[in-house]
Formats: sequence, C-alpha cells, structure tokens
Amino acid sequence: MTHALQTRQLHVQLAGRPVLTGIDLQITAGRWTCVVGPNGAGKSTLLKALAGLLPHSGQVLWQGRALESIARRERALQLSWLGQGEASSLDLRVWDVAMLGRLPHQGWLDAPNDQDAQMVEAALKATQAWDWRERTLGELSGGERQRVLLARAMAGNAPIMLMDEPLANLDPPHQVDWLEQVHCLLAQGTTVVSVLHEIGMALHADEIIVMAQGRVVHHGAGHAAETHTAIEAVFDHRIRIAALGEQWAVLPRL
Ligand SMILES: Nc1ncnc2c1ncn2[C@@H]1O[C@H](COP(=O)(O)OP(=O)(O)OP(=O)(O)O)[C@@H](O)[C@H]1O
Repeated sequence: MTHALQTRQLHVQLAGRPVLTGIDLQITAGRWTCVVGPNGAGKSTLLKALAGLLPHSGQVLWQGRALESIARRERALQLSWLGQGEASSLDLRVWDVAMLGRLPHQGWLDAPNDQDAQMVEAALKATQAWDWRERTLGELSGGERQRVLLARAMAGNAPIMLMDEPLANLDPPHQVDWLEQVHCLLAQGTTVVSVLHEIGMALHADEIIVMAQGRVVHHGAGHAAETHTAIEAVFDHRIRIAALGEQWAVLPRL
C-alpha cells in the first residue's frame, strides 16, 4: 500500500506550548481521510504540518520522501491547500483567484496558457462558480467565496489535496456537491485529506483520524463501529451516531 503522507513522531509547539505530541500517521494514497475532533484538538495544526507550513520536530514524508528534500516548486505541484478563512485579496476577480491555483505550473513571468485556462474553467464550473468569474471576491457571500477557493485548489490538479473545514459557510446542497467533488477527485486518483466538523459528512470518508488534545486517539475506517465509538467518546458522548439505511445520522444526546 502506498502512503501519500506519513509522519513519524511529529511534534509541534506554538508560542512555546506543545500542540501536537508524538504523531505517527500513515495516510493512504488515492483515498479520502478525514480528521475530526473537538475545538483545539490540533486538527488544523496537523494539516498545516502535513503541508509543510509549520516548523516541527520528527518527520513528515510525502510519498516516502522527507519533506525537507522536496524543493518548494515541486511541493506546490504535489500538494494543493485550501486553508481555513483564508485572507485572499477581496479586490481580485474570481477568474484570477482560481488562476492562482495554476501558478506552480507556470514559468516565471509566463502568461497562463490554454491548458491553464481550461483547468480554471473546469474547476469554476465544478464548484458552480463560473457565472461569477468577472466579479471580485469581495462581491461574493462567504459560501460563494469558499467555492471559488475550492476551485483554486482544484485547478492546481495536484495529486494530494488538503482542505481545512471546506464546508464552512456552505449550505446543505453545496455540501453534498462538495462530497461529489471529492468523489471525482478520488476517481482521478487524488489523495484527499480534510478537517471537518460536520461529522455526518466525515463518516463518508474512507478513513477517519480522531484527535484530542494534540494526539491521534483513533485511526480507522469511516464505516467501522470502533471509529464511531471513538468519535462519540472524543465528543464526551454528547452526540450519538445512529445507522440510517446505508448512511449514519449524528444526533445530539439530550
Ligand atoms: N498561532 C498559535 N499560537 C499559539 N497557539 C496556537 C496557535 N494556533 C493554534 N494554537 C493552539 O493550538 C491548539 C490547536 O489548535 P488548532 O487550530 O490546531 O485546533 P483545531 O483542532 O483545528 O480546532 P478548531 O476545531 O477549533 O478549528 C489550540 O489550543 C490553539 O489554541
């Protein structure tokens, strides 16, 4: 089995405080892995460390290679990133924002070519953001902006895609669209890792990493009963995961 991403004894400190402690992970290539856990558990920090965006101790490996040995440009081609609440310039046109996703494919000072334009068009259409291509980001709602940023990440066409709370601000139909976009990415062989608070959506993932207090407390299949038990426990049994046909419902335990 190929591992798209691995960590060995990963530790991260922020402002002198340990935030991730001794994380050993193996993330399977071509599958969707979802990271869940309570606020402050370290999910975003883990995603950033996997992306090489944070100083850390221990090892992060991409396709078996130590992150330090991979040049910046190659990293940008290998991995796309959709961050949480990104401060993109609100004056930029939607088209230009999505085109930023093509930067790693372009030479220094080169204008975008036809292939770049085709990829951007396909990504904006996939997230139903095409009609806004001439508008600026500042003229869009939070959920609409999120769909443009998702298009930017998809336009990069990287084999690994990391997304931190991609469903934030999306209404239910667009959350379902996102799930379908993930399935399209998986069909192309992309490895997807996402942090989600929407547990009902997360349960559709192939694998789930359950975190608490800077540690991984469980890593298992999204459909496995042990995974559901671990999720309920990490949320202090305030939620219950119940089977509903071939899916699951996440219910508040009142
Ligand atoms: N820049 C920072 N400096 C210091 N501490 C930080 C910083 N960023 C995050 N932390 C702390 O690190 C811990 C983990 O934060 P992180 O954002 O990874 O959690 P999370 O699981 O993604 O939370 P949430 O679900 O609320 O988004 C928290 O206790 C947080 O307060």
